[in-house]
Amino acid sequence: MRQFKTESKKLLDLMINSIYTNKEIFLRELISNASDAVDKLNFRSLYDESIKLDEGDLAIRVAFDRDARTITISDNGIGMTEEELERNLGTIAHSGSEEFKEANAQSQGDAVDIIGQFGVGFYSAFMVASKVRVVSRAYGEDAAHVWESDGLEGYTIEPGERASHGTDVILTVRDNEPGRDGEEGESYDRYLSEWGLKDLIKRYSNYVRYPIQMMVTKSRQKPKPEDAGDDYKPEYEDYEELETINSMTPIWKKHSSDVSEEDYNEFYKSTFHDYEDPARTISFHAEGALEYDALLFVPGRAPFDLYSKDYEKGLALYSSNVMIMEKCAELVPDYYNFVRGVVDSADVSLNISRETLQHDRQLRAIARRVEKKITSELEDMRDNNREVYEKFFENFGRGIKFGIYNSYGSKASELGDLLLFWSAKEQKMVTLAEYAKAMPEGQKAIYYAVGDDRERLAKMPVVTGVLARGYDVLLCTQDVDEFTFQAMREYVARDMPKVYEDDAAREAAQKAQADGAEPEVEDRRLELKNVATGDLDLATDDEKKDAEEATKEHEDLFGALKEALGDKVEKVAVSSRLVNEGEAPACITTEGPVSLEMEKVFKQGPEGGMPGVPQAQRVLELNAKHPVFQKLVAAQDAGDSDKLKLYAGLLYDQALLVEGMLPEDPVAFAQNVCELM
Ligand SMILES: Nc1ncnc2c1ncn2[C@@H]1O[C@H](COP(=O)(O)OP(=O)(O)OP(=O)(O)O)[C@@H](O)[C@H]1O
Repeated sequence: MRQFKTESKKLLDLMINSIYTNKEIFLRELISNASDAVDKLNFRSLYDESIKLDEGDLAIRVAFDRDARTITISDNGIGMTEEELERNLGTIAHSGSEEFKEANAQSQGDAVDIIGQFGVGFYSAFMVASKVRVVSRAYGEDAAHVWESDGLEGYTIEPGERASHGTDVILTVRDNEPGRDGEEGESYDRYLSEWGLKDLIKRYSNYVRYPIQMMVTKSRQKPKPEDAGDDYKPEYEDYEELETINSMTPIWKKHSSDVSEEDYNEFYKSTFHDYEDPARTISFHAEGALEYDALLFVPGRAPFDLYSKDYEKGLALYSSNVMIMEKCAELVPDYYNFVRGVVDSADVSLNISRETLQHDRQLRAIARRVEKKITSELEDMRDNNREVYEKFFENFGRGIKFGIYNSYGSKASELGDLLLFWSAKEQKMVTLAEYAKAMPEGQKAIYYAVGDDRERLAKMPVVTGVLARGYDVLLCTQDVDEFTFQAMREYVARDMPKVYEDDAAREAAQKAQADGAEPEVEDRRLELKNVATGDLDLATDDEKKDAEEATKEHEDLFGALKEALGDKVEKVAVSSRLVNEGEAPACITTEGPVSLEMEKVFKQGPEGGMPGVPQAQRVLELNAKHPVFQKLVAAQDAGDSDKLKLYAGLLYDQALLVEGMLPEDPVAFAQNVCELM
């Protein structure tokens, strides 16, 4: 007996002891494998002329034997060689076993999660079967092989017989389990019935493109005997007939009004191995110069490997009913990599290869339309189904931000309005347009703050200072946020109330409005500003004057503080952000393109420790109205340079702490605090 690989064994344990309520999905998984196998053969026949297939013969059969307690799923697809049986059914073939181990550890054996994440396919058979036998003959081979296992320790592979290419999967269905402790038992008998199997096929596999056939028992009236008397009662007899159970028309070819939401959801879940319904289903059909059908889904949750390098984006590409490619990456841009679905177009050449894909004009045109459609559907979701959209954004927003960043901002006008950020004022997620609409008159920029914790950000002096002036601040906690804003540089807010330069124009407009004219609107360019960098230009004329005077008056003091802090700061200056006695005594801001948060991201990056990593140019800003400032002035006046040095270090370190960074020398900081006490 051959042993299962460790990870496979774990998965099998999960399957066998599964309390997964959806055990019935085993059939859809096996049928989907059968359909894939037929697809593969069909596709191979396109370029291998020696393969002669009659499309009409391609089918999947389901049969059962109540007495022997077996269900058989057969296909006449590509089949498997001995090696393939070993490789495909002895290990978790499709998903890296490392990832499985990780997910298994994290979910601590939660079957639902594992099954959902991995779409465990073939192994799901063991949820209902005590033994699984696979008889397979690969196309072009003379010999067949039999793989068999009870799903516990291992499996055997032996020579076997099969009339032609294809695979039979034969399940020995478990005995019914009685309920225990008031819990309901498990009835497996229902899978050993015509109606039970038909129901499962219709529910889960209705749109499989190949006929799923089953022998069904039907009843018909016997012919009336010629000598029947007047009191003849019609007699009936049972007979058997091979029936195609599924509808077969690909679901994407149907009009959305003819398909129920449930059917779409089932199709999505079975095809893309998700256990949650999609957040959005997008079905569209193009006619004219370029014809195609597309059925796209926005998943309800992010797949576990979305941000790993192994994640493969792409839509399934069909042409004339043949699947050409399972994941055609060229059909979706990276920032919509989460979209799953199918594009079917007879206009795409069947012989398209990976190399020619990118240059295929038809395909590029379809991709452009697909992208536009996704964008407009997301916009619709944002406007009409906000709750769902916010969940969507939580799942996939990061990718969209990367889209803007990676395009150096050239995608900003298309994607910018899909972004959501946390508004400190509104205490909820807002779009940039909503931010702009809520701005008080006179606000010229969109303000944001970056850090890793929303609550901490909300308390930062640089944030509270802007909020105190009545301006909202977007609190951003993703590493990509600031890079995205920098790539965007500005946001163009549409339909903003027009600002009139001169009084005469304003008065004329007011008069026109009083006479019933619509208020005039205009597009406004709003700079995106980090509240902790550069000059925010928020100070009033009086405040500016005060700051200038304080700067002049205490020139020596600032010089001495700068000297005390050395290279840590670029300069020490009077703050135009902190202008009230009640505000913080000091804060650290930056000048130039690199902010403190960006510096952090760079440091954590691959070149983090190397020389030349971009550094933030720090400025220690002092609140000239704060009592602490008077202490500094006093120390300076008294010529107490030791004290001044101590104060400078402390102010700098505590400002760092407030901004979520550790003082460069925590021990010195602690000592300084003690000395002060
Ligand atoms: N009926 C079949 N005919 C030919 N090959 C099969 C058949 N069933 C399974 N296989 C092979 O076994 C492999 C493993 O099947 P399994 O259902 O576990 O995973 P999968 O189909 O690759 O992944 P998923 O089910 O998540 O899409 C398949 O990839 C396929 O190569």
